[in-house]
Amino acid sequence: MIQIDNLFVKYDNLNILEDINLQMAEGSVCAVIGPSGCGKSTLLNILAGINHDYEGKVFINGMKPSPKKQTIGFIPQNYGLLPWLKVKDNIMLGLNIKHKNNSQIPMDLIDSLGLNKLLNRYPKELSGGQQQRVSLARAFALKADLLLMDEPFSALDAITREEMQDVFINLWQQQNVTTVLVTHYVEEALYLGQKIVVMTATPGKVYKIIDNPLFADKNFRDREEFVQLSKQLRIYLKKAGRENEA
Ligand SMILES: Nc1ncnc2c1ncn2[C@@H]1O[C@H](COP(=O)(O)OP(=O)(O)OP(=O)(O)O)[C@@H](O)[C@H]1O
Repeated sequence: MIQIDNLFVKYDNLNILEDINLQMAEGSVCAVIGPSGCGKSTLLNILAGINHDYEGKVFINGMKPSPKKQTIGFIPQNYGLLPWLKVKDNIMLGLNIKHKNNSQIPMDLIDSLGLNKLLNRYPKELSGGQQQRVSLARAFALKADLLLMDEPFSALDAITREEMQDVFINLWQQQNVTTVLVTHYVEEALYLGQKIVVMTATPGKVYKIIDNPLFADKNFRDREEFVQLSKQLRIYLKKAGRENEA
């Protein structure tokens, strides 16, 4: 469970995040959507235990975020693969750190992601979708307490992005890892967010929280609620973007 109470973050004496209050149940997925610069990545960095410079309470399963005490998977926008490591070593990176080089290569996961034939390649020899699969393999191999994803699919073309969203949902359904996903796409939030958090422009505050009935439904675009919820979310985003205008 993630519990955030009265979180404030400042950079150079300016409020970046203001009074964020959020609860996330264990094994849920929360999509965070909001204007550029509203502090979404800052929020992920706090949850990752990288940024400790904040006021308020942030707890992951009752403990302050710390990569030493919790297993936290992070998938950044550019996939975060190390260019000098082969695919298999990139996949093993987090596991080797967690288990001190004492881990088996997760062949089931590699099979399910179709990576078997790519294990000896370097990242630059892969397409964007393949790199994203490696990045997902690395994160899910960890069986993390918390998975953080910062616009993970935004660099992919529309069709590959949709494929990768399905891949993510399949993996999540197997592991139920608690996930916070930052996205700019309304459709992605409606497919991948069990809860959708809409943030205001800087300083970022929580504008609305939506419990999303379309979550993880592969036919979500065909459902009656889809058009209505897309419209509603776009209206919220426009209003939230204007919230802190002078
Ligand atoms: N280390 C830092 N020092 C000073 N200001 C910072 C620092 N990191 C981020 N900021 C500022 O904090 C604000 C929030 O940045 P952040 O990257 O969290 O926003 P974001 O919502 O993720 O943006 P985007 O959607 O464009 O990725 C921005 O105005 C940014 O310029």
